[in-house]
Amino acid sequence: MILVKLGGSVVTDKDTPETVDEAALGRAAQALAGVDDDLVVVHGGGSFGHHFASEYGVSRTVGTEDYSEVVGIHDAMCRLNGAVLDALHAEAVPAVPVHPFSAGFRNAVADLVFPTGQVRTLLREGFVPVLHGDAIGHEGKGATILSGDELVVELAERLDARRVGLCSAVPGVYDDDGEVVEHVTSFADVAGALGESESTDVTGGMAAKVEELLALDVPATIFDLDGLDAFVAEEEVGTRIG
Ligand SMILES: Nc1ncnc2c1ncn2[C@@H]1O[C@H](COP(=O)(O)OP(=O)(O)OP(=O)(O)O)[C@@H](O)[C@H]1O
Ligand SMILES: C=C(C)CCOP(=O)(O)O
Repeated sequence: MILVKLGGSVVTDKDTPETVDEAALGRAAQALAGVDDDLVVVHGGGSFGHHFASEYGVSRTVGTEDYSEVVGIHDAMCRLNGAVLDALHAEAVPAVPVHPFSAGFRNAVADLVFPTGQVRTLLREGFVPVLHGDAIGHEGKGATILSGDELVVELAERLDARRVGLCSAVPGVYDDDGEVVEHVTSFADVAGALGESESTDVTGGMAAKVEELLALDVPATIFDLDGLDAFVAEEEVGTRIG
């Protein structure tokens, strides 16, 4: 199984609320139509989820008990999910939605509990499940944000992904001189250069991404939209993490 995350910074205009970058999303869908294996797609929040989460002051650790805020974040993510599904359908990819808010939760020690039988079954039945960052019920905190990157780590491990790719707005992880690093094996290697996202992002940008991916057993690759075809063709591209 191949797991690909489409960064919110790729498929949306992250600086204009609720704006899909149709051209970029179309290109991504076209590239994904070339995957010759089981495929799971996860997408990030971009100018949909992050816009609302930031307005309400909700993050992965700060929750909200206000139902209208939870629904506001979740609905925005469902709207973006609909756009991603439409783009994949236009390329004849049998994409179906899986909304994490209705599938999992965080327990009292903030661990993610996310049953994967639903995704596994959809894969076996020949579908391409499309998940996304979301609001998620959190014991003792109302609801917090689940990032697409956390989902990638969880699904890659539990579903035994063969390859994991993160398509982001940058061609890979930059070092202090702005050069793309080929291979990151420890957080310390690049900690100095790692920062948050330049746009509204409540889940920590590149630093959080690298930290989470390093915990994965299977190596993950970070690349940009220009690199997605190469990743699908199983060529070396961007930065390998782990
Ligand atoms: N050393 C670095 N190398 C590469 N990008 C970096 C670095 N430090 C900070 N960044 C920022 O991290 C951003 C990527 O993280 P971001 O969370 O925005 O990506 P995404 O996953 O595509 O979006 P989303 O979280 O909406 O899904 C880059 O656009 C860049 O601005
Ligand atoms: C902000 C929300 C709702 C999702 C965040 O997911 P990410 O963009 O993958 O970090």
